[in-house]
Amino acid sequence: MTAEIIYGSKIAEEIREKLKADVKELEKKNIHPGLTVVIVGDNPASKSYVKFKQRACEKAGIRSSVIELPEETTQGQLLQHVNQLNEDSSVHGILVQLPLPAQIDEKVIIESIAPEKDVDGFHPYNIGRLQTNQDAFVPCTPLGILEMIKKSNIPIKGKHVVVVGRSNIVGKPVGQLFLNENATVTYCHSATENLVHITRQADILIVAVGKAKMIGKDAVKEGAVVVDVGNNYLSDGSLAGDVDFESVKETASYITPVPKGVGPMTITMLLQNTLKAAKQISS
Ligand SMILES: Nc1nc2c(c(=O)[nH]1)N[C@@H](CN(C=O)c1ccc(C(=O)N[C@@H](CCC(=O)O)C(=O)O)cc1)CN2
Repeated sequence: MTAEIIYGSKIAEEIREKLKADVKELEKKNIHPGLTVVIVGDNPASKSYVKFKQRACEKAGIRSSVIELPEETTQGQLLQHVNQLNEDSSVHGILVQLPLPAQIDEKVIIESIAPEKDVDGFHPYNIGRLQTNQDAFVPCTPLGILEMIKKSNIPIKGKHVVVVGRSNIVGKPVGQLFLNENATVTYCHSATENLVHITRQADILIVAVGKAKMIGKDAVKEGAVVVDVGNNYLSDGSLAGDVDFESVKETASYITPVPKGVGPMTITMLLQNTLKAAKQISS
């Protein structure tokens, strides 16, 4: 079997066209969606992700601004910036790019963002609402993955979804999201025994661990759907996913590539969440 490749980049393009039209409609009602991204420090990958976000906003007609703060910024200083953005009625979405430098407690910062402007969906208020299956801002990568699966007409209900990784921004919420879609969900992580035994039971395997090519052909059931969330920069400057694409594509029925898979969907869901925030705040 050779897998069909799910290009998130293509699906993202279609959704972005629709979002662009939605922005025009909102503008007619005098609503001007606006996103502010805060980045602390000089992490090169973070800087390029922020650029992608700015560019995507610009193309969709969404106002965006970036607050760049030095590596040595204190938690108190960052909190002051977030508080100002919470108060600013022209800002509908606030995003603090992660990771943050060690002196800043990520959880404190996330909790300081007004839940109605939390377009990343990381605030405990939004996480709790996702967990109780209520309307919420859903984290962008998990939302993008669900969208890719739905747009590819892959059934979810009753299927066994195995998530490898338990981060707050991808692993945990993506499992919850698929549970809300009536999948049977198993989480695997660094302490999981017999990992391959479990991943081989997956109908849909979602890998978000940040280890290049960690999942090989032996870890995947024939005909499984494989979603690769990894963005690992190798020493030669190339980019690799968490899945060994070349070998796994011979076993899977569907597979997402890296690049052009999940990444572009993450950015697209950020635009979608920003429009949602603008509509809700302005209504
Ligand atoms: N506040 C947040 N911080 C982080 C998030 C997040 O959702 N919110 N997610 C990741 C990084 N991320 C977005 O911020 C992100 C990662 C990768 C991509 C992407 O489009 N990747 C491309 C390849 C990139 C390249 O060629 O260099 C792809 O996969 O095609 C977008 C967004 C951590 N931090």
